[in-house]
Amino acid sequence: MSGKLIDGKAFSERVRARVADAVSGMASAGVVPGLAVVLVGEDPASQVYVRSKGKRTVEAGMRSFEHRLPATASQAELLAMVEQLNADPQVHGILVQLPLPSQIDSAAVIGAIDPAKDVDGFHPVNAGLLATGQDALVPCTPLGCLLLLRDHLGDLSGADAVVIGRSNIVGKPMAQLLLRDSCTVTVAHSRTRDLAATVRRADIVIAAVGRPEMVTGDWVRPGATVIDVGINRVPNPAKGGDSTRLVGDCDFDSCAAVAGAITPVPGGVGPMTIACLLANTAVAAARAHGLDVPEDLTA
Ligand SMILES: Nc1nc2c(c(=O)[nH]1)N[C@@H](CN(C=O)c1ccc(C(=O)N[C@@H](CCC(=O)O)C(=O)O)cc1)CN2
Repeated sequence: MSGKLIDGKAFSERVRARVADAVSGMASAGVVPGLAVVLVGEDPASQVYVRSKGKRTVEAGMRSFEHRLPATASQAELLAMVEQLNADPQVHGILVQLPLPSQIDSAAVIGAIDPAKDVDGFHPVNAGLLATGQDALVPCTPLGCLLLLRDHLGDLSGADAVVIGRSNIVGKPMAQLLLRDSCTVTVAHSRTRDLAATVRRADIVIAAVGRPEMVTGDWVRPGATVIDVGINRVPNPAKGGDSTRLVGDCDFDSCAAVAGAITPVPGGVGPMTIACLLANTAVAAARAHGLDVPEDLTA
């Protein structure tokens, strides 16, 4: 590869160390941040992520509360659990692991979380605060991408950024964050005409479209910075049987040959998502108790 590898795993360790510092600083005020994670059902990937969140929360010196509901749980049961967590003073952050089973309306559940405890940053109040340039809890994956970009490029102002994907969880908040850092932002998606030509104009490419290896090297402007948000499990014929491997939304080898820098999958954006979740929990706890919000943990 000719492009530089952006090591999200190493950077996420530094972010988690900063969170742990901030958390130990809060102890003198008698504050221990607490994160509650709710898992509905038994999706294997979600179980792995929830376990990892609990482990990292405790490592950072915070309290971890894990709640599980069966895959058959009703929306009313989940809403009752959210209400209970909203009222719990030991809980500063609430995260309901997505995706939820089909009988549950995700938007209704997200909308029931107290915005001050919404460490996913998905509540419409936080989305609105972000869009209007006010202090918000910012979705963890786009926040992680922004921190990686700033660390790699420094000042982003004036850069042409293309975000591929318009989800509420990644694409839209990512575009808002890049705008806030004075980038010129294009949000592209599956219906964008000549997507390759649009991407080729970009200094910064954020691929968050959920299609394995869709972005190829001929789409990338030489020297561009490529952030691959995709986490797709695909068959691995090289190993045979039922074996699988993880790939991003970018075809790594061809993109890396052209890009100035690129995140790998795994080991790029994924680990930053959990590090930023811990950062948001520390920020939510500081705000709840009127403590100084650690500046290096916010966007
Ligand atoms: N409520 C939420 N649900 C989901 C979110 C979210 O931010 N909030 N994001 C994803 C899943 N996710 C966290 O929940 C997540 C995904 C991936 C990783 C990660 O570290 N991935 C590793 C690879 C792991 C593997 O081997 O499978 C990597 O990329 O290096 C962390 C968190 C959907 N749900």
